[in-house]
Amino acid sequence: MTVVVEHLDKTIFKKPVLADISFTLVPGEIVGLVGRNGVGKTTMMRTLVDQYHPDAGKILVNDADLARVPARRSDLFYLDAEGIFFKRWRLTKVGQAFQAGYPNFDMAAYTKLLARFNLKDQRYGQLSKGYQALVRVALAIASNAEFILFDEPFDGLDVIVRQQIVDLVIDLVADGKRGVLIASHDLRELDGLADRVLMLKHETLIKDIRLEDLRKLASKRQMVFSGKTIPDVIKANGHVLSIQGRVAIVLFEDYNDTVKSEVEAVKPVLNEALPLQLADLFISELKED
Ligand SMILES: Nc1ncnc2c1ncn2[C@@H]1O[C@H](COP(=O)(O)OP(=O)(O)OP(=O)(O)O)[C@@H](O)[C@H]1O
Repeated sequence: MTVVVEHLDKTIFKKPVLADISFTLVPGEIVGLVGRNGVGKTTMMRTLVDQYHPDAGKILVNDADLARVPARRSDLFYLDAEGIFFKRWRLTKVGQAFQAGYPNFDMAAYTKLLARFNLKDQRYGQLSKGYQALVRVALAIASNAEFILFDEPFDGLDVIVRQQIVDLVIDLVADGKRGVLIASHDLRELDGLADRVLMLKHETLIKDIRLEDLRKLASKRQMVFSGKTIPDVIKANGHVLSIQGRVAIVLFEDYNDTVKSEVEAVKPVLNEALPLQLADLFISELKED
């Protein structure tokens, strides 16, 4: 029960989009695929389901090479929001179409989810953007595919609908049988949701990190110094996220005992820990070069 991506390359119209990408997805984990707009997140998802053929590398779904065993594609669920073929269809017909494509599709679960969102048998294209997103999530869950790929599932949704989707995604992996990959350009959306983050930059995967490990090491601190400038030891060990008046917000990726004592040695007037957000942890990678 794994998706193993090995040395994947994808070039589109002579432009390398993905180069030498390797990672593994396992059930029970919510993995965020992050990176700036246009970095290749959607291309990654399309390539994972063989909608785009890789130029090099392999995708092994439960040990089977997707290029050689196309039947394994139904172990992955990906619904490209740009290529929705069922805009004019009523929701029951949409469910029936997916039942034909996914051998374990659970029509009763789909109907129950639609009822939970107060959706009747409307035409998909006549629903608001948020309700369309809920229908796509209902299809993903009902598909019973082992791995669900969501591309920007929270785009343009209000906080209530967003929370409904978050709860459903957490439920989806709770029994440890299914894995989720969520592409997002906005790290705030993955806060409190992702267990692991894959970060794409310049065609490559620059990070593959378990957030629990990262949070154990990192510290975001509010600091004031007696002098007019920020001491060099702070800049050497941390990233200054912002300065307002005399208050600097500094992120230390590894606030270990050595760093702590070096920081204390410059005698900050104020040195307080602040809550750490996911976006803080990736700030240096997200900044323009
Ligand atoms: N079908 C296509 N035709 C032409 N260019 C494409 C195609 N698919 C992807 N690309 C190019 O590949 C690059 C990556 O695009 P992609 O949509 O995968 O990025 P993304 O990270 O999902 O972006 P966003 O966060 O804006 O959705 C872009 O330069 C895009 O123009």
